Amino acid sequence: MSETQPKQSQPEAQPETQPETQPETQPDGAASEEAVRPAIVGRGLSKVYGLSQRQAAKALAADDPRAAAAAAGGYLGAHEIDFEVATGEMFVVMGLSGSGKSTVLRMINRLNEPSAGELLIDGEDITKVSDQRLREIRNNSIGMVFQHFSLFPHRTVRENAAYGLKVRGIAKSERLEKADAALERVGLGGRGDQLPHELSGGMRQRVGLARALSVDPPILLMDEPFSALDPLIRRDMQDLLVELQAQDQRTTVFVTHDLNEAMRIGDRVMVMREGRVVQLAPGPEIVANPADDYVSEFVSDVDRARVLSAADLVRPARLVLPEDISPREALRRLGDNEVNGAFVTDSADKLLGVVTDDRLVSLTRRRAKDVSDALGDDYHQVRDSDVVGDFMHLAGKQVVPLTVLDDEGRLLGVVTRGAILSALSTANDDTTEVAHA
Ligand SMILES: Nc1ncnc2c1ncn2[C@@H]1O[C@H](COP(=O)(O)OP(=O)(O)OP(=O)(O)O)[C@@H](O)[C@H]1O
Repeated sequence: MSETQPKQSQPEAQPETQPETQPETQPDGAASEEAVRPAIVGRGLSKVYGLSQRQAAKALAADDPRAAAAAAGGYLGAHEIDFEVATGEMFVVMGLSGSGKSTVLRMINRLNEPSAGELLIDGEDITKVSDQRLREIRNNSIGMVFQHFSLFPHRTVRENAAYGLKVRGIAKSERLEKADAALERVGLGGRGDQLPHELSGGMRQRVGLARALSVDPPILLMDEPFSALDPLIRRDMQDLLVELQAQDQRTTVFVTHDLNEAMRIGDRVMVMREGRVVQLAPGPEIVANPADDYVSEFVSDVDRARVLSAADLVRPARLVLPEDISPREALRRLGDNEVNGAFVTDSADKLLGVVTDDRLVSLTRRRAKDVSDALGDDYHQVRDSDVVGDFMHLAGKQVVPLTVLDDEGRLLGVVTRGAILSALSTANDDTTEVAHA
């Protein structure tokens, strides 16, 4: 984040009582907007445990499928789940224990046979493929990481990391080479000869991750992989995953019951309750607009200051002027808009600076042709991707709104102190920090 020193003359503060607009989000928050076909599509997916396919179909056709499944001695684990995962997206499935997260995840590679619905991997409905084809898809397209990595205790870290390649029939030298490369990526380079018991819990999880990465599958399924780790190690692992994902952009479905974790790593989050989807949206949108009380309950534990970014709070600047406007005309527009300062941008919306009425007045006296002689840089600026926690201290110290730029330096708008306070209001003690900063 870059910032400049605030001085006296600044564009007039936006009134902080303006109605808050909803945060604008990227279309679906997916990593790749160009993806023509989603990597994974679930349509009308349902799972009834403990019943035959025929009994399950009957229960699902009933008015109350949950009750019907229970009456027949089964259990409705997931009901009519629809979702699409874009190629390269980190898609998180979140919910309380028993909400059906793993049920959905395991239907993606048919470890759980769906009772109804379609599951397309790269356009191919895997609920309809032969066992032989299913094996091929599992081997070539889908990797899986579990909460307990179940490493082989008597095999070295390297052999454990190479295991997925071994079962795929890759020659030994190649698989050990790939395993070493994967271990390097997860920060375990040089530990290949050790045995699992010589590693800490966090390191063992890294071996599990290396095992999945060594195969380099286009799709990775992760079932609460970090849940058994203590908070600091867990955070490290999340950071590692985010870093790897930035490099690989691998289509990943990640199950967690922790919304903070979901926010930290996910492009979008699918919130589940009692086998159904209650909300599917980018994390910040869920925090800003929880779909119901159940989601609100999760959201209340979230550190909003670390989740919401300037882009989520930005509103249009009151007055933006082109650079080639005359000082006289600029003054007229300031008057019309009842402000004493304005942003000046070039034809590509790049922010050049701010002009204020007193500087413009002195320019008109000097008969200057355009406003460029009056430009000042006396404003605080933040990047659209900066999280609120990193800039809220600036908002607390001044009355003018913060200027929000994208990474090309284009002016997106402003974030007011009021917007920050309201975004954090139902959250945590950070609110008090802004108010008193
Ligand atoms: N093999 C099974 N037979 C019967 N019921 C099952 C089976 N597997 C899961 N269930 C039930 O289906 C429901 C959803 O389970 P699932 O494991 O998908 O939930 P989850 O959200 O992943 O929970 P957790 O975080 O505890 O793993 C639970 O009530 C669970 O008891």
